[in-house]
Amino acid sequence: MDLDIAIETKEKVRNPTIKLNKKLAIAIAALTKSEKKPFDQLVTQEPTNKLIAVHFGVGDQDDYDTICNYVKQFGQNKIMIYPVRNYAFIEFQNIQQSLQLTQSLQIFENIKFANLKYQNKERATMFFYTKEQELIGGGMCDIPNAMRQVNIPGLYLIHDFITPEYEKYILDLIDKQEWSKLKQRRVQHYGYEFIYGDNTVNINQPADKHIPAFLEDVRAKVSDLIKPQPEINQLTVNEYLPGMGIPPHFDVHPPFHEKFVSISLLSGLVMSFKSFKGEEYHLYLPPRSCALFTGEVRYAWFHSIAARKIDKVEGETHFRSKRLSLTFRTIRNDLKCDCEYQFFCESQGYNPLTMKNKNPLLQEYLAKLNQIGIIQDNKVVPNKTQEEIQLLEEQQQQLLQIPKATEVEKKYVYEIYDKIAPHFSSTRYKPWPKIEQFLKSLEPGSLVADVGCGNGKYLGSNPDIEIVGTDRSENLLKICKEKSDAYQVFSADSLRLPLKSEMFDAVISIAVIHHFSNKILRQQAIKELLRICKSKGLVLIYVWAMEQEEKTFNEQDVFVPWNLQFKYEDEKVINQEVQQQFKIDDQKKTVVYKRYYHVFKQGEIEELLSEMPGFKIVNNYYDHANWVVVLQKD
Ligand SMILES: O=C(O)CCC(=O)C(=O)O
Ligand SMILES: [Fe+2]
Ligand SMILES: [Zn+2]
Repeated sequence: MDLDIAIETKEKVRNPTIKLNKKLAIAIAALTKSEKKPFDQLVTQEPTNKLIAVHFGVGDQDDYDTICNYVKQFGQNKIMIYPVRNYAFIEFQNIQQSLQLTQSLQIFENIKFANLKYQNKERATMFFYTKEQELIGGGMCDIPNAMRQVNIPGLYLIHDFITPEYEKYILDLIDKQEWSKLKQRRVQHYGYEFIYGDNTVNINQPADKHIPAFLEDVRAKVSDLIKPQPEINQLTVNEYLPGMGIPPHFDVHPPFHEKFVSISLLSGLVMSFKSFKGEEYHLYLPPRSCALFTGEVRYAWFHSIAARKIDKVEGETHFRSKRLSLTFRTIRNDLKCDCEYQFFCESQGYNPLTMKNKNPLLQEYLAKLNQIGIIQDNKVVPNKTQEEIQLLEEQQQQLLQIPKATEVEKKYVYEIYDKIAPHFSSTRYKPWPKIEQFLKSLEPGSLVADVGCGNGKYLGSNPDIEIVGTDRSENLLKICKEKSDAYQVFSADSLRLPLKSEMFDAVISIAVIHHFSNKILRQQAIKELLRICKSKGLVLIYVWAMEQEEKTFNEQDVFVPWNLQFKYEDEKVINQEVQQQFKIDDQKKTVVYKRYYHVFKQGEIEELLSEMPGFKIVNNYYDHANWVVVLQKD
């Protein structure tokens, strides 16, 4: 880290943890209010593939394209950007991509910024979040610029198919009918019951529910439109709230006749179309319009509605509101279809469930949809080599395998330290000289990470260097901040540090690695220390030794009691009003908590390291009942 950046950092970063929490609280409050959903359960410390990005929206004066293009560098993603707000939701395909984005922006606030051009880069802050369905309101990163008119074979858009008065009249009546709830939308079916999953109807079983009489005018009008096809005898009503859509599909051939229509009520929105040749169109369906599907578009094009809240139409932004669609179809008498689009035809070998047909043309079509290749001269030409595809798959696989903390760390390390933080801190005030010596030996202006900084005992050891501390325990972090407002600390998982690679001149890990309960986790934690360290930078690691003068361990995996003095404990625990798995020692006036340790045998840390690449051991020694190694990164 350059000296000038380090100085800048000192100027700007006063209280990042608190600032982050405040921003998060504001973001959550805003989200909860605007989305009418509780968002407080959503945020997580564990990295996920999903991010809430605050100060990263068009409300902060950045435009969609700038934001989308920046995010796109890190991988394919879905992004939901609100028109007037200052936050966005981003969902990547994997954790690595989201981590890389956070790492590019947020070394906790202001330390380092990549080549961001947009205005509020310095304030952008990212939070990981969990739940699956929350991005329903999202859309693809590139919101396509839809047209009011497109040339798709067989598709006709009829404007003002019904009058505003008729629309109003039928809307009230439709809303009073009985709705069925799908996962994403509400629907009504008339004439025949729709069988989702099979995307069909039972042609031998007309439903009791007939198309309502108040829709007879519009049904008759559509029947006229589709002549000589037999009259409309089936209706589906779909309700789309802003942010809802329908995935790409084409309506199965039998049991439906060729022609069908979709009438839009209330809000307009954009419907997308894709052909087997790879053509793609986005058409704005205005309110009260009727889209008529015939021939090629009906039989062989996918149609879909992206799950967005906004559409772009000929350069203008369109905010969606509630839309109802009326899809009128005619059910056939038999399941035969003799269309010329055989490779999409269920009655000609196509299986709509598996989306497979032995016909090679369909394979090409699907290949195109899967974007593994492009179609040239009616053949798929892959746009990635076999090796590239394999590499991608391997990378994906590896990422999925970044190990996670087990119940042991959660219960006997993370929870315990958070619990005993003030008491623990009161007993840990004296820095160990050799560690201070190490920090003092670093060049002025060095940037150092103290991963697992605890109560921040070393954060002030050398005023000429810049130290940032991370810990899992919020309560220990609080203590750091109480000690000095200038301490730069934030909460992080040592197994996946939200820090950019190759950033730090030195990294220290004091009494951390011995808290992981298996070798894979210990190695992963060390991998992370090395990753964030610059080439030629130093990594100092302290782990508790099995060989000690005062204590004898019979085993390497041990639970070490912590006698928490009553004055630090909740009265309810002391009086045993709440159920506890901890022992209460009435004589010593303590509650006994257990901390997990893996104590290292002599030579064990070196052995662990011998299986890992990218550094050499430049020093090792024994200090304060700890085995110590100093690594220099290659
Ligand atoms: O809502 C629409 O306009 C289309 C509905 C649709 O595609 C379907 O139900 O198959
Ligand atoms: Fe459809
Ligand atoms: Zn067919």
